[in-house]
Amino acid sequence: AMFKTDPVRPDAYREFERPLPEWFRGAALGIFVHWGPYSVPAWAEPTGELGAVPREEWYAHNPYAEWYANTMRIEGSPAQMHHERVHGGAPYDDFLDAWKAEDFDADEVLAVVAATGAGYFIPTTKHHDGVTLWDAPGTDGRNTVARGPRQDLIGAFADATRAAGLRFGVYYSGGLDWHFSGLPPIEHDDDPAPDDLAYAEYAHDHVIDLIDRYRPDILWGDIRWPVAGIEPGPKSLAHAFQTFYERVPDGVVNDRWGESHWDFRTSEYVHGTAVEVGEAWENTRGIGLSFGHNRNETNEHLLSAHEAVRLLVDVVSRGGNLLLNIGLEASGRIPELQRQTLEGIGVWNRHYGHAVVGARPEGRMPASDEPWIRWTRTDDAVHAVVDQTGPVRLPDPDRVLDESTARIGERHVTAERVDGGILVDVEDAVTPVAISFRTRD
Ligand SMILES: C[C@@H]1N[C@H](CNC(=O)c2cc3ccccc3o2)[C@@H](O)[C@H](O)[C@@H]1O
Repeated sequence: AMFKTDPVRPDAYREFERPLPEWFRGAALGIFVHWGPYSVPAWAEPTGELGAVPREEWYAHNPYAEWYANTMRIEGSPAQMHHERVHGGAPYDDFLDAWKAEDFDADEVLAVVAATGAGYFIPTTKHHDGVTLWDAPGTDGRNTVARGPRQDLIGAFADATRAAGLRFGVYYSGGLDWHFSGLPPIEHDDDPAPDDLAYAEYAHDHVIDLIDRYRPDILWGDIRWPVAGIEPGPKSLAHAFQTFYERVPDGVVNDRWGESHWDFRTSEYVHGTAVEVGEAWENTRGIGLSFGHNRNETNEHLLSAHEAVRLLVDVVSRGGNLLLNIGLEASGRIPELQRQTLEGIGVWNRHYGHAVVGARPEGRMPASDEPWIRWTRTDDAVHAVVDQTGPVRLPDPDRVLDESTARIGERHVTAERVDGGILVDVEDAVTPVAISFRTRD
């Protein structure tokens, strides 16, 4: 199947196993950017979240606007009708030339990203349409240096990310490349994907080039890796991983490189129980229903800052990171509705980031979500994040807390033990609220 099955770790890849670097485990939040020729039409049906849409509807009514090149080719799809009506059925590559990135300033994007409190930033370098955002080998000018933006967008992002003090990752679509493969549009989960050696070596050379030029801290592969590239060989995936870890010893790779190797697992929108165990996992989603900018999305489709913060706290309380995506406009601007959510996350992290950055699970999951509460632990403190104000009764934590040390942010608050719990009076706070206690080991 095209989508990831549970990857196994063949012996040939065992040499790459290593402890998860603390910089990734403790990061809590990463920011993704999907940006490409698909950002020009920026059009999809806001059908619903991955996991909530029946699979038989998904492809012809794909809410992922970055899938436009596929959706527009499906006979009778609303995207095809839209493409005919608005773009006169023009070739998809016209969007590459129409993509000007006229307002793009990598430092401005990274200022918004850094203000969220994120620890890492990952732009798409090649999505499924095969267009590369740097002058990648073998692309014969079908890239953003030769056409459209006429700029090495990955280089600009890499420099701005380092200048902002964040770790830098690269997203690379290994499993799909609709231009290279020339296959008919995908309409079912198990439709074919490029698997031959020619494509595997082409993709290998891209990953090597990204490593050599941008020294990314994260290799974020997508879908899977072409089967022919998993086998040993001079341009095998193992060679690419070897090169990566040589150049970036504390680098990490995700789990979408086929049956090979991973440092951390991933889930997408839907929380994957098999994936979200321990502390080496990441949940990714758009701020809305799409990764690429979709002009049809309105407030109702987007996570508010409050909802995004609850998602972040929930994921961190269970040991993972949240990789939240921005769909940049073709101009290079952050869509206003998405910017509001990002700014709200930053406000919250300035108040309570100490409860999520560098935090671990506290070792319990609440029985229910009424009232909503999530526990995290940092070196010498335990944090109870609640989403209410007024008198709050925390269920009695297994860990011995010194309730006399209760704090909300910098402010000391009174907390008293009542039958089987701790009563805290939460006043006028930014909700959700992190109530922090010193631990008394
Ligand atoms: C970040 C998004 N990834 C999509 C491909 N998704 C997957 O390969 C996938 C989906 C998924 C769900 C649960 C666990 C693993 C999973 O892997 C890809 O199709 C989207 O356009 C977007 O780039």
